[in-house]
Amino acid sequence: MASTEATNPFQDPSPGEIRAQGHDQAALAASAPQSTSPQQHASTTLDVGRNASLTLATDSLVIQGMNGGSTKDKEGKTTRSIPFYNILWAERSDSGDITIQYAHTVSKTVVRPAIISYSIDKPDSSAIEAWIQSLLDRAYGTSQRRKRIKVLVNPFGGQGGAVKMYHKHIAPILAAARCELDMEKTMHNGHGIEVGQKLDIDAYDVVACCSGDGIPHEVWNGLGKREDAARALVKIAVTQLPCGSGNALSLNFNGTNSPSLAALAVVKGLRTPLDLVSVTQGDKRTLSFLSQSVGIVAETDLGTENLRWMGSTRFTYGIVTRLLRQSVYPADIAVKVEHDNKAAVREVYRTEASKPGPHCDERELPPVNTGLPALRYGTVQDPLPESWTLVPHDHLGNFYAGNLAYMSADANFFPASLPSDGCLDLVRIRGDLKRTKAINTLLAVAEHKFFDMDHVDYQKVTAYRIIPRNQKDGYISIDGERIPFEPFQAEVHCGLGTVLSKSGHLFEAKGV
Ligand SMILES: Nc1ncnc2c1ncn2[C@@H]1O[C@H](COP(=O)(O)OP(=O)(O)OP(=O)(O)O)[C@@H](O)[C@H]1O
Repeated sequence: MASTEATNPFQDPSPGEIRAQGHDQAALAASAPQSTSPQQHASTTLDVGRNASLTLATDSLVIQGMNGGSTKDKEGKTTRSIPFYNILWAERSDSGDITIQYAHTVSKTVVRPAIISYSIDKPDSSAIEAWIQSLLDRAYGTSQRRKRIKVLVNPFGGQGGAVKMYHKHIAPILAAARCELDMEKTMHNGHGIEVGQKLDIDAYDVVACCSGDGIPHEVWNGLGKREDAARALVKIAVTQLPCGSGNALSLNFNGTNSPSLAALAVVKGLRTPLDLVSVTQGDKRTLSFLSQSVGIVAETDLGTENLRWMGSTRFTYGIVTRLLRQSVYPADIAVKVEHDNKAAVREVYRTEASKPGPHCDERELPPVNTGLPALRYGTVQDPLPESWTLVPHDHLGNFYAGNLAYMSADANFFPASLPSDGCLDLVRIRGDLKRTKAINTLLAVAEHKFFDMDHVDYQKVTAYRIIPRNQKDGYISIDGERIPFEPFQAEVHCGLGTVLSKSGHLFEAKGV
């Protein structure tokens, strides 16, 4: 085996090496404890076995003297390193051995739990315990250890492989990190609502959905139906372990579509407030976490079920055919705008993005008897709020309000969005654009040029009402679910819900 000479085995691998292993060290740095705990005074190097040592370097655990290491130093000792982000657990066994479990990178998209174990020659209990605590401090930062997770698996999510994915790729990572798991399969449509409604919120920290975006939508709506809704929505973090056809929640917060990498992100995730949106239609109030769309996106998403056999090409095919047809979806729209131009929107994004991640979730737990917040602008059935004006949009092609950045893997539609700025990002585009311009607009999303296009209207808003006109029927999508083709109103509740994220305050998407 070819080996390179390591200059100093206790120095961290270069950033390139860490990236090659597919981990987000920036996230860990952001979550590292700021204060110096007593354990941090413990020695950073632990001698284990004969001629072997474990050292806590800046970003990783450096193991020297272990067979199979990737590099050799001048004395011929092998060394390797494991990023702290990948460390899942460490403890001493009854026999005195030290055991470290970590997520081993198998490929760019797969990590699997692995174990290293050493016997200690001269066990000095307190020093070893302190070293283990120090390793776990670095591995978890301010992220909660041993999260208590209600896992919901939708056996019919995506291509129907969620149960297998859970057992093969997800559960082993969560278990190795000593999370407490309570798994349940969803048995019918709406089961996630029931789980959210009945959940013992003191017994769990997280609901993790092995599904698409449909189950998280249901769980948030279930939590929202409770008498203690406000408390439940803050107390319980809702996360996604991507097993569906649409996995936006995981893409935005775990930064991945891969079930095992997402499991690792959940293990290390930081509690993060997320804005939720009340949508009223008729006398119904629904919570939305992802998006609301009317026009081309809604129709493409919901009106192409007959093309499911195409897989993800279905969306591209559906949208291109409609762009070529120059479809318009007339509507009257009233908007409560907070930032009406792109320069202001960009400024809001950059101000937040330049801040360090928060040390912890700073919200107070609402009292037990607090339900959902009152609606500041009433419902769609109330008279239009005084300061609002309904504006006819006769040539509307796309009305798209986003609460997260990625809508799907290649579609960072709302690059300026922030998890808890109290705003929805609202995009409006005419439907009668020249065909080449329309296609270029679509391509611009994947190329990250969409936001700056002149004909893309992009604002930050806190509420709106939309009334479709001159169409017998059509599609309205709330988080990818179809609702009746009737007027609706939406308003944002700042930081009402909770997720787990890598940074504590941003999406894992390129911003503006
Ligand atoms: N056992 C079940 N039988 C039928 N439907 C179910 C079952 N469990 C969950 N569902 C429903 O499946 C729907 C889709 O779920 P999910 O988001 O997990 O998958 P998806 O593949 O991304 O979905 P889709 O592409 O159909 O939106 C949800 O509306 C949910 O209520």
